[in-house]
Amino acid sequence: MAQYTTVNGSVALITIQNPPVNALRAAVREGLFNAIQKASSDPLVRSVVLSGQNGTFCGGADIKEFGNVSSMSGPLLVEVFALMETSMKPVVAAIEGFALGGGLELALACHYRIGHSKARVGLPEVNLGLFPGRQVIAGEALKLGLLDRVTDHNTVDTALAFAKSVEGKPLDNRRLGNRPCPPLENMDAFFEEAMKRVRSRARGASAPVVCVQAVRGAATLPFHKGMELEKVLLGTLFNSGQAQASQYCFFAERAGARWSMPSGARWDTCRALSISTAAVIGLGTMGRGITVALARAGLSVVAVETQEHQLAEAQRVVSHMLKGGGQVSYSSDLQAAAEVDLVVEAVFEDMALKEKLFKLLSSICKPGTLLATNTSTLDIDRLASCTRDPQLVVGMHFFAPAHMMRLLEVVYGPRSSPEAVATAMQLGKRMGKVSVAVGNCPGFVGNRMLKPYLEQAYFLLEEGATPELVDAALEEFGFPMGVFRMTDLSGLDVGWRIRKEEGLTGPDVPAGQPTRSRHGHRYSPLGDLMCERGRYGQKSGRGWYLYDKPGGRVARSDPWLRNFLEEYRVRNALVARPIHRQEVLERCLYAIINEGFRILDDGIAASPQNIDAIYVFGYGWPKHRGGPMFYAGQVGLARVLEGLERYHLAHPDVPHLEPSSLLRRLVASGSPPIHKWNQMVKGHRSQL
Ligand SMILES: CCCCCCC/C=C/C(=O)SCCNC(=O)CCNC(=O)[C@H](O)C(C)(C)COP(=O)(O)OP(=O)(O)OC[C@H]1O[C@@H](n2cnc3c(N)ncnc32)[C@H](O)[C@@H]1OP(=O)(O)O
Repeated sequence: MAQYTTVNGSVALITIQNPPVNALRAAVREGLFNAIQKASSDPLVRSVVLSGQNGTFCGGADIKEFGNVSSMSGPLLVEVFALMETSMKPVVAAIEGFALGGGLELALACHYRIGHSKARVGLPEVNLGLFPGRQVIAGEALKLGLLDRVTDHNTVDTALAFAKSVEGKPLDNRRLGNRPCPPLENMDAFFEEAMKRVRSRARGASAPVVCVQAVRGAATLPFHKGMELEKVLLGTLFNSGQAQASQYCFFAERAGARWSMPSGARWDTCRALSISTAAVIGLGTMGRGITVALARAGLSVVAVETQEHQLAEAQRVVSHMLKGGGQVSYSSDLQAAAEVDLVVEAVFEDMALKEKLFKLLSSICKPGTLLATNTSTLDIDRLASCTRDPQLVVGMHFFAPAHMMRLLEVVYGPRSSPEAVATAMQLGKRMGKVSVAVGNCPGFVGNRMLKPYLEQAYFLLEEGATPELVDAALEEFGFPMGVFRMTDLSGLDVGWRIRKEEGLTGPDVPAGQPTRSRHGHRYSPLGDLMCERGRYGQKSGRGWYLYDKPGGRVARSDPWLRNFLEEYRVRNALVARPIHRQEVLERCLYAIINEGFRILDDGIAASPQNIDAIYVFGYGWPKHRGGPMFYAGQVGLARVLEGLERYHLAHPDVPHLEPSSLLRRLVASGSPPIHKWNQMVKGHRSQL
């Protein structure tokens, strides 16, 4: 766990050994403690170098231990730090790879720190519901005073030579605990301003706010008092629901990589195809972002757009985004895709258009080309059936802006081969995405769950709510944007087009259909009516809110909308009633959760973790709430079930509010913890 050797006669070299990231689990802490003691008591040793195995200093405390603090053994981290800092022999940290969280604290307990120029250091625990904040690379760390020296050479060798050179030198001013924090002018005003800013950005997350309190304590109190305060504050966070949710997200983010298909094919048994060239077809907003994401991942990309003016504009925008990096060529001819390894289709969400395109691509592209569609809802299998090799067709559903959003839904149809899925998943990894493999159904996972969410939001407007009221409740919950601000941003016409495709609105709706009902179920035409009036959201300068100009970003309440809703209610004999924030949250969130349970039961998602990763990384679900499925567990499955039953009773014509059979089965079996839910799924697949 901590290897001990002596080098150059007088330097003890301690190497942390706990792959893959040298996390500080109990055995490592114990090993470090013993090694420092050994170095201190060996009269031949005059200095110490601390390093990590395999080019990795340390990824911090072992997050897997956090769920089970009471059974934790071995010395505490602070005890290891104290032993190191008070050592009478200089201790030099040799930082390669990364020193994060407790790993950086370990380095800070050393008397000197030498970092490789590519090393990253930081305290990212805020992402785990603990404090503090961001990561920096070695050069910046040097400027900040976190490192004493940066090297491009072998870091351990440099540190060994350095340790030798400081043997016998005084250490008092090298101990960080002895160094005063330089005073700031207007300290109080500074921290009050910082607190105000952090609170407004934290969207209900406690860790960033508590972090400011801890930093204030560190800056204003004597060292030991600051440490005491930090211990108390950390205690308030450590066992909080928010910390549990954030730590769950850490593992959910990585769980998608261990994908499986109902056929039994899985991540560790399938080989990905080799991909070095790609074509992106259709250069609207999505196509441009996808081009950038693929080029940044090192692929040579040909970007194809048949409309010349759109092609020229895309070339300008993509070149600007890539800033000279990346290999991209442009063409208005589909033949340019003939020799590529991968095609990503990103044209309009129109089945007939996509079918035609897939047929063409299938005849143009060389055998073995992977054909991917960026559709957000349409049937992958129907597209596959237009091609020569349906096993080489998958969905790669990116999220706007595609070069920035972390999520990639990789959609497999019944005929997609495991190799095709493995290839898309590996590409996702190359692009730095959180990739999740999901089955084929309308909307896949993310948009299938979005549908009941939007539906509830529209129904709430019909019943008396305003977009402002609904959005405020959701933003207070932690979403970066409420549902109406979000649809204004993405464009109301997107959903309108999909509803037309589904025959819910537009010319295909049979004459005489009631305005607020489809197939015997409640339907709200509000979104359609808005689009018929040209209110597409930000792009048209007006949607659920008013913007100063088309493309404007600042949303204002619109008196027109209030009148429009009032007239709509009168026309449809609806009586507005006061709606409470709690009802907004329960109806919107429980509707999402309920669909999540159905998706799990249908085998469309392989685990609740996968669903949660999709919602956190693609739909703005707040990380400190852990994703919809985790949140359901925190609220209590019985309470979610009771809420759905109550709302379904009040709205029997809304099938999305009818509790899913999996939720009922889970509650009947005593609401097991989330990692056991898969055992209750129809045709249960293993939890990997
Ligand atoms: C009990 C009281 C203690 C109180 C102490 C409080 C003070 C200290 C707190 C902390 O130190 S909290 C931890 C802070 N560290 C982090 O937040 C770093 C988290 N890890 C990462 O950011 C990345 O993993 C990485 C270190 C940058 C490496 O990235 P890379 O892409 O190379 O690999 P990954 O796929 O992310 O990880 C590989 C593998 O390792 C697991 N893992 C990573 N970090 C930890 C960790 N700190 N503890 C336990 N496990 C960790 C990760 O889950 C992957 O595992 P698998 O999914 O492959 O099984």
